[in-house]
Amino acid sequence: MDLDSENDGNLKLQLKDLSLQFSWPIEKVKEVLGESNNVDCSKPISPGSLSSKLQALVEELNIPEAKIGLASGVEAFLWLYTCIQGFKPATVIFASELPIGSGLGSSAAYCVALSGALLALSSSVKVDVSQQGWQGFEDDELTLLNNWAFEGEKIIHGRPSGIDNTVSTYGNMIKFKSGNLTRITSSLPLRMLITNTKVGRNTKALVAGVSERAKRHHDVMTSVFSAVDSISNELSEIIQSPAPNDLAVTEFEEKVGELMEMNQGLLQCMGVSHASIETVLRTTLKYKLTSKLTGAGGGGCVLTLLPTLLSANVVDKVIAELESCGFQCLIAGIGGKGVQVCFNISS
Ligand SMILES: Nc1ncnc2c1ncn2[C@@H]1O[C@H](COP(=O)(O)OP(=O)(O)O)[C@@H](O)[C@H]1O
Ligand SMILES: C[C@@](O)(CCOP(=O)(O)O)CC(=O)O
Ligand SMILES: [Mg+2]
Repeated sequence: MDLDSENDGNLKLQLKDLSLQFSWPIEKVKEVLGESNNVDCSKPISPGSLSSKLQALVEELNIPEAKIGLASGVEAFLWLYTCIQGFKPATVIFASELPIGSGLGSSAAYCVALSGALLALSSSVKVDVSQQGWQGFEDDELTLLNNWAFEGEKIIHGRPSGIDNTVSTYGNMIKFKSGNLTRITSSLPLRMLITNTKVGRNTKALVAGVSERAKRHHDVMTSVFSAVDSISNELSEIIQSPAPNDLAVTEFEEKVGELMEMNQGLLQCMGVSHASIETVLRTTLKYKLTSKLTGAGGGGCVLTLLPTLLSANVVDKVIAELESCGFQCLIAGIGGKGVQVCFNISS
């Protein structure tokens, strides 16, 4: 992402991955959202009564119907930009390596990257603009950044839990319950195959569907959510237990796989699986591998645990079979860095 101030009185947003560019005269944005001028960037807030005004600014852009899912992301940008930077003309260029709308948290990465870059150019954080290379944020700055990113996610998702933006902000693994986060590290590296079914889905609609089902079947869904909670607690204990010796690695991975299998069953109960996800589950099971959907489900990506001792030959075979179904595969390690900022990237 790149910010500059050389321009003609406009606020411009360039979405490189989608080859789209939007532009608003900054005076017009100020006129419409004027009240938020007084917003203090050290106190993240939601648009509240300004929501409809934000929507109007985005509706005027006439985003093509096929890309209308982007509208809420553009609203999130306008909100974060005006609250953190005020009403200065600028050009903001956004690019990402994540597939969009596939359950890998691209919306959270978008909100975290925007909040990070916007805050880095504000007086609220102490990063050094003259320093070369990537730099991190202090703990209280990360809290602020994460809270702003959560505001962006709310505009995109409706009622997100906050887990995606929290993981994007802090990196590695997070145990997250009702907004309380515990950073955890695994005693063993975990390797996953990510299969993108390429079936489009909408996080907001899927999450709303789970809430509706919970209203219709309150007691059943309460039990389902409680079982998911127990799975998360057990997983967190297992992955933090002392590093197993070589013999126990298989046992460790079998436990993780079994928890993934049970979690997938419960997600199916919630109504967020999909025929394409079931195809991935059946295909990987032929190779005795366990998979579960990720993100909000409904299509998107599926995770498959790749045990340490699994031969490269089997990995190649399972990937070939999944790709023959039209899916796209990539191998990922679990855990990575959180948000960082760099002032000298050339785009
Ligand atoms: N590279 C990007 N460029 C523009 N908008 C993006 C990008 N990545 C994510 N977004 C925003 O996030 C939305 C997708 O979020 P969501 O439906 O939650 O799927 P996921 O988070 O699983 O990828 C997009 O519609 C868009 O608003
Ligand atoms: C399903 C959920 O846990 C994450 C949604 O992630 P994604 O947007 O599908 O990548 C919803 C949430 O926690 O808000
Ligand atoms: Mg998302």
